[in-house]
Amino acid sequence: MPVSHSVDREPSEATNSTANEHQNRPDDGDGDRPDDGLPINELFSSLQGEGTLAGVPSVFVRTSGCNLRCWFCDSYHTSWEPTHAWMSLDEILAEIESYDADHVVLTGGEPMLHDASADLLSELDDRGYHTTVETNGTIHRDAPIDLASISPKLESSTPTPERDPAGDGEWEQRHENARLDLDALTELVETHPFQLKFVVTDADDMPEILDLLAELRDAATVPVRDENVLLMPEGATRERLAETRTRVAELAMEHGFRYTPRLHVDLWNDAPET
Ligand SMILES: C[S@@+](CC[C@H](N)C(=O)[O-])C[C@H]1O[C@@H](n2cnc3c(N)ncnc32)[C@H](O)[C@@H]1O
Ligand SMILES: Nc1nc2[nH]cc(C(=O)O)c2c(=O)[nH]1
Ligand code: SF4
Ligand SMILES: [Mg+2]
Repeated sequence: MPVSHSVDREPSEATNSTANEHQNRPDDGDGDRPDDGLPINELFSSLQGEGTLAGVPSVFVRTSGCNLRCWFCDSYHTSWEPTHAWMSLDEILAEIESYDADHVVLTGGEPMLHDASADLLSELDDRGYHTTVETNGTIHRDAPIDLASISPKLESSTPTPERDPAGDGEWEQRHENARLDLDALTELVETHPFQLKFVVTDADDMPEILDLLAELRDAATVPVRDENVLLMPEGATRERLAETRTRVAELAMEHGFRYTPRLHVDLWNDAPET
């Protein structure tokens, strides 16, 4: 099993809470937080499960909070119902350094929402870590990133009333308005080594992917090659992946894109901290 250092949670969300005022600052507005640090949902060591670095031992730092609300989000407690545990940069770095890994994956939620993500990435860069940032591609920040793992969100991610896991479609319009930002996406691919990782369910997703790639190729001053494009099956559980993966693998072959498995789901299903 992956090993983990538990992150203290709000008492109402705690499974194993050790009250610690410093780590449990609520997200209650500006000015009530330490200057440096991040809302952290979990911090653990596992194998990178997705993308071109699949299988590489990595430490995962999962920030809380997202500007989108994908109906299928496999990290519900960073988006639909965000946890508020807080860690200073020193605490995060100390936990990362306690593991024997040289790859760090910063994810969320949407990690690029937070100013301090750029500070953390600089500190990791200074220490020689390889950094991957898992991002929805709507926010660009000036930060040292070894692999921008960008997962632009398709129309099929939108939480319509029928698909809303938490309500009756209250987020539908906000999600739809925010899910694609061509300027941010262009800047991300121009400033970092990158992969584009699309969550796919079936062939209906393909026209939107092809249109977006055409727009991005027009806008960007760097090549966006088919080998930079990965199709990932939608599925937060083994059962769901069994329904989607073969169809998605065949779509990747048909279009000359790469396929990425979700190794961690195969190995540990939907267990937290994996
Ligand atoms: C939880 S997100 C966090 C990073 C960022 N917010 C994003 O969406 O890229 C991490 C990765 O999981 C993917 N993901 C989330 N839910 C999924 C699901 N049900 N099936 C397949 N991939 C999923 C996202 O597309 C993204 O590539
Ligand atoms: N093992 C493992 N690999 C991953 N790659 C990207 C992940 C993410 O949630 O961003 C993830 C994750 O949650 N677990
Ligand atoms: S953008 Fe990422 S973290 Fe946010 S809701 Fe979608 S999958 Fe979840
Ligand atoms: Mg994940």
